[in-house]
Amino acid sequence: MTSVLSIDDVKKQFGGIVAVDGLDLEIEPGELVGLIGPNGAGKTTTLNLITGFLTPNSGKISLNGTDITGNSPDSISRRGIGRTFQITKPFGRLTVYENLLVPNVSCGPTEQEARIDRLLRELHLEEVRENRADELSGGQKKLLELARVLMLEPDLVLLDEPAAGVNPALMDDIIDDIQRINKQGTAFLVIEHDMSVISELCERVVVLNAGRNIASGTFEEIRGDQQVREAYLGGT
Ligand SMILES: Nc1ncnc2c1ncn2[C@@H]1O[C@H](COP(=O)(O)OP(=O)(O)OP(=O)(O)O)[C@@H](O)[C@H]1O
Repeated sequence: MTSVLSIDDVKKQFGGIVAVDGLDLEIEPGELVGLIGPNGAGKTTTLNLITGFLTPNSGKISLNGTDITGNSPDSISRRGIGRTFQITKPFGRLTVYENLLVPNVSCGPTEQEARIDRLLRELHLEEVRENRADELSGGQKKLLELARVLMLEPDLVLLDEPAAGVNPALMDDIIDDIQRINKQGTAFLVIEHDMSVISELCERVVVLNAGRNIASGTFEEIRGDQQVREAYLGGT
């Protein structure tokens, strides 16, 4: 099976700082993978490399077997990688519905409306369809951002700290929503500092330290790994 994402020996330096140092990472179609590691491990840089906001110094990044290294963010998004941000950035003065008209979908208007209706229903945003986005709670803004990304029907969604700024009660619903969408076939790579969210949400967890992949497995497996305990999870 061709991996949805394949990162092969990727390196990224900022002057003398090596942020990503020979990273290897594979994500299979439909997987739900967590990406964890201490501050400065290279997680955000990895997301920026995957989405084309940064270009690696060396190595290769492939999407569904096609080399996308150095492609523009716009082309990578059109090819099937969506991304949400730690700090959500909806168009605050537009309604929830209008925000979902913004993504440049390749389908016609009937299918566009059908996707909007389905996503508003699946992500519990129907009631706030006509509300301005800046009136939403932190968790609802995260759901709107996820809906906006899903409008393009990506093969892989990168989530940057989905739990940050979200009421823990709503987080359980968001975990259910992500898992349900994942079961429909969309792969996810999730950066998250909250280990309870990672352990509940992800079937596989990859640990970065100093720009390298030091472990991969279920949360229970990586929690028992001596190298991981020393680098990151010693206190949990
Ligand atoms: N634009 C940049 N210019 C210079 N150094 C950078 C830049 N972006 C990241 N770095 C450095 O690269 C390293 C990795 O940073 P990165 O933000 O990817 O880590 P992270 O794992 O996402 O950390 P955190 O969990 O704190 O968000 C750090 O040493 C950081 O200071």
